[in-house]
Amino acid sequence: MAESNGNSETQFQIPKIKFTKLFINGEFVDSVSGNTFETIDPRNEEVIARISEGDKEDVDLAVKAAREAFDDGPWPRLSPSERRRIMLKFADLIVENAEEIAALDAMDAGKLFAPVKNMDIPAAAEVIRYYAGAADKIHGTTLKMSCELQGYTLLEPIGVVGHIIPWNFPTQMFVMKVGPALAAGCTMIVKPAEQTPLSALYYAQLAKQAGVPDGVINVVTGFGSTAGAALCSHMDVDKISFTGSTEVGRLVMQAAALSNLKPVSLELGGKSPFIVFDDVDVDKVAPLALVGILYNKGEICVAGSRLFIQEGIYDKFVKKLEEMAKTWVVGDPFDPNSHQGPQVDKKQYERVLSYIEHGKREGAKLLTGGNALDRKGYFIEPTIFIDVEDDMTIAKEEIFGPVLAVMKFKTVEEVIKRANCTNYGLAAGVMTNDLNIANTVSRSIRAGVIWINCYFAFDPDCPYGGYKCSGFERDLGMEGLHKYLQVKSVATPIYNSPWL
Ligand SMILES: NC(=O)C1=CN([C@@H]2O[C@H](COP(=O)(O)OP(=O)(O)OC[C@H]3O[C@@H](n4cnc5c(N)ncnc54)[C@H](OP(=O)(O)O)[C@@H]3O)[C@@H](O)[C@H]2O)C=CC1
Ligand SMILES: CCCCCC/C=C/C(=O)O
Repeated sequence: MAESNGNSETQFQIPKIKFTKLFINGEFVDSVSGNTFETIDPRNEEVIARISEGDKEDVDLAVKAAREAFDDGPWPRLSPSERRRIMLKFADLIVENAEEIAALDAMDAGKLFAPVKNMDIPAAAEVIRYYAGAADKIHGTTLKMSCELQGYTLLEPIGVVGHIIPWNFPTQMFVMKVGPALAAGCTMIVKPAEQTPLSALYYAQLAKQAGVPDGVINVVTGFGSTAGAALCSHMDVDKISFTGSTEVGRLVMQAAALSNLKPVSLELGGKSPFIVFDDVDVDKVAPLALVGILYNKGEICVAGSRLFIQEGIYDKFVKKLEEMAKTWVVGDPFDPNSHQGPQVDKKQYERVLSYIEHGKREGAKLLTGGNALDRKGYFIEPTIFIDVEDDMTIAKEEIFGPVLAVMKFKTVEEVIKRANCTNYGLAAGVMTNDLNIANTVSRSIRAGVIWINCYFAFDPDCPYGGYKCSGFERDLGMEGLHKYLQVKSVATPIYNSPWL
């Protein structure tokens, strides 16, 4: 591993933080309690800003605004083409402000500034455009009734949606949840993670500038156990769309069940297998495997955190991983030379380091890394454990950090069994030139997303989400839109029709 100490401030002027209050009914407002909380820069552990701390009373106000905007406001009643026009304007504004938003996510979440500015934010605008394009293509079906009835379905917006989002992709999470809900004609309350409130507030005002009416998008910053919980148990919220830990996903479902039985969608954790067969070109696939775990410092639910390598290329592959990890640069996310910034906060940093200690204690062999960087901020070395056993903690639990568990396998049947031996089922990578193996493995793995000879192949049209304890329902694609719609069946008698 190499360390960057580039002076980022000379390369980019950090913007002033403009928005720190709750966004309710089209206005930035203080929380009812007047309380605030600190958002911390993981590069240096310093306070970036104090943010209004919303709790139950603020959630009540935000839900009231969203309820009125849904029941009586213009958004659900606008022509779909008008909704599309406003959403396209919103997407343009996102791109125009990419540099400032990227800086907010880099400061708040420790994400790499340049790729966020040049790729993630334009891609986020594309997600909004994708759903803008869907707004006027939402329609039900004509039914083939079995007697003299005419029947059809209508797809209606589900109503007021609560989006609870995590800190690892503040921008992508915002657009993946808000984009389809807007296209469907819903109104909403977004509860960003306490670690990363800045860009969500920025997006809310851009949406207003684009013409999204007041009350349609509300943002309540604050804590999960108060603001998030209040949203989940609110009687006037019609749907919760949640991304985060499996543990909190359970609480979300419980709260929904105990209140108004609102439907929930859950996108939760993972322990995804990245499977490499003997026939691949090691020089091509090893970089992909490394990025599969180190991208976004391992803070991604679909990280390829269990690397299964077939025995014939195991030694060569491991050697290549080691060489590459040595040139991987950890440092300031504003430094263009950095490949990896700091973990999001102290809690995650300590959590990842404690998993590394588990790995060492349980006898996995440390190939690279294994330590924090000796500097301020939450920086951790890219850490690769080899000869890992399936029952070791680092092979079973989601670490959400730059820690890879490498395992050897012999046969197709064996690796399918071992890859499926997890409570999670989010994603998997299958690397082979053998079409039959690719087909067999991709159909056998119990996960919501399979990438063959690629990894992190996200696309607005490609739904993603989990099997098993990784959750249910999907983000992105048309499935990501349909979760904000409900089906109404309409039937009426017909008389003297020439046919049914
Ligand atoms: N699937 C994914 O993409 C993610 C998975 N994770 C996994 O979860 C682990 C822990 O991360 P953590 O930040 O604690 O994740 P959480 O699941 O706690 O946080 C996700 C979101 O849920 C909110 N939340 C927390 N408690 C409640 C509640 N009782 N009711 C409603 N909302 C709530 C959080 O609010 P707040 O942050 O303000 O408390 C945040 O907005 C990670 O190490 C990783 O393994 C984490 C993030 C994303
Ligand atoms: C269109 C790009 C979407 C990227 C989303 C990545 C999120 C992963 C996660 O849930 O951790």
